[in-house]
Amino acid sequence: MTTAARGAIARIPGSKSITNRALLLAAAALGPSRLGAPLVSADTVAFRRALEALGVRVDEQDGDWVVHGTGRGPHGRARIWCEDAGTAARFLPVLAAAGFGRFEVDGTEQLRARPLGPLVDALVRLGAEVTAGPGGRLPLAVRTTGLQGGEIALDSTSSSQYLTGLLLSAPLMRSPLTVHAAGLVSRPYIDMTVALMRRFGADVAEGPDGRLRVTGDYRATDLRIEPDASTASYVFAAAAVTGRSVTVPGLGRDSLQGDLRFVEVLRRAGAEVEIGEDGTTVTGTGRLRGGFEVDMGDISDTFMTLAAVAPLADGPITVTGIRHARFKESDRIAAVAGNLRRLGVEVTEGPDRLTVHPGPVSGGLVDCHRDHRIAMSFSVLGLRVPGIVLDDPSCVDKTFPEFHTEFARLFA
Ligand SMILES: O=C(O)C1=C[C@@H](OP(=O)(O)O)[C@@H](O)[C@H](O)C1
Ligand SMILES: C=C(OP(=O)(O)O)C(=O)O
Repeated sequence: MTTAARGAIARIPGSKSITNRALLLAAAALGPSRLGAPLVSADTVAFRRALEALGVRVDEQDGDWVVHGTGRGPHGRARIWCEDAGTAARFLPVLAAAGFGRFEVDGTEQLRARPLGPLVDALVRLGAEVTAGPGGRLPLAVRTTGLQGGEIALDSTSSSQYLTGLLLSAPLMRSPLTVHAAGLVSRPYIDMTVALMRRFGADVAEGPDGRLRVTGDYRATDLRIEPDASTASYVFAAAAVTGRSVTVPGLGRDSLQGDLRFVEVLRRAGAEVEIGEDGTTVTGTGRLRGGFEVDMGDISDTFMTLAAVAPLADGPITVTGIRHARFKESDRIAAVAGNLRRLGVEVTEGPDRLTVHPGPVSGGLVDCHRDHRIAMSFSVLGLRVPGIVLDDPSCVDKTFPEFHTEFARLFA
């Protein structure tokens, strides 16, 4: 790698977002695709099992996953269990509806509470019969003879995942799909979707008005999966607040993941950052510079990483543009603010923002809300504040089952 590895080398597992996109793309292509170094965690195992329930064979070979794609949507009847995975609940109903038969889609109470209405509306307009649970959410019953394609508008203000779901399965529809996504949040995830669709042989053209038009078909493709940039945010922030140096190999300037831009926020807070061709290193000073406002709307999975350590800074830190973070595993603005206040920190909250004020932090119990990112973010604060205890440490299994072991190895 070109970035000089200084200090510790972190072992960060594969990207959840790339693993689950690649699983679907490989399933929709005809023939075997080998996915190298996939993430193995609750979200990706649920996604894989759901594809298997839809008739796609997935084999394991030396830690890689070989997906035997069918080149079409599923046929028959199946029940898909999405567990807690937003990506499964937003991507798989479209794949199912692009097939032929009857499919049920469900998940945990946590997932049932998350919005899905814009996707359900889109599937109905594309020709599927869909019965949804209360508020247009899970559970779904889908009855279908395939999806038409054509041109549709999509409310994308609460999540970008509906758009990704529609784009990924568009090559299986009868005619080319054009989507006009209104109020799109989390744009870097759409860039990731488009890049991966192109890797698998389809094309996506963006019109001057932002409309996305999908053409072409998928072909089986081998893909090596990058380490997860959102997961890497915890070790980068930990380096910043402990004055250590941490390198994540395999996450470099060509990364498909917008969340790598979190390191730019750490740079603003005073850390030294090197993004190389094939790795990124953050070197901290042990102090955080505050007194700034930052829009983290494009990288909202990482705002809690910053907010949890923000009381250690020398001035207030305001994060804006994160209204959609209220619709994730928890209402993340409320969850971060509530936990920080319980530890004695002053926090002001708006509908789409929060400000964390500097000051002493006491130990105490953190309510994880069964949200992996709350657990991992407050673990970073715990490196500097004794007595921080998580009420539910195992919720990290959603994306990083080995988190506590790896974190202890790096920072003990
Ligand atoms: O497409 C994806 O893989 C994701 C998109 C983002 O969700 P929203 O588009 O709902 O913000 C992100 O928070 C999530 O962890 C993964
Ligand atoms: C929001 C997240 O997950 P998802 O929407 O994929 O469930 C996340 O991992 O932070």
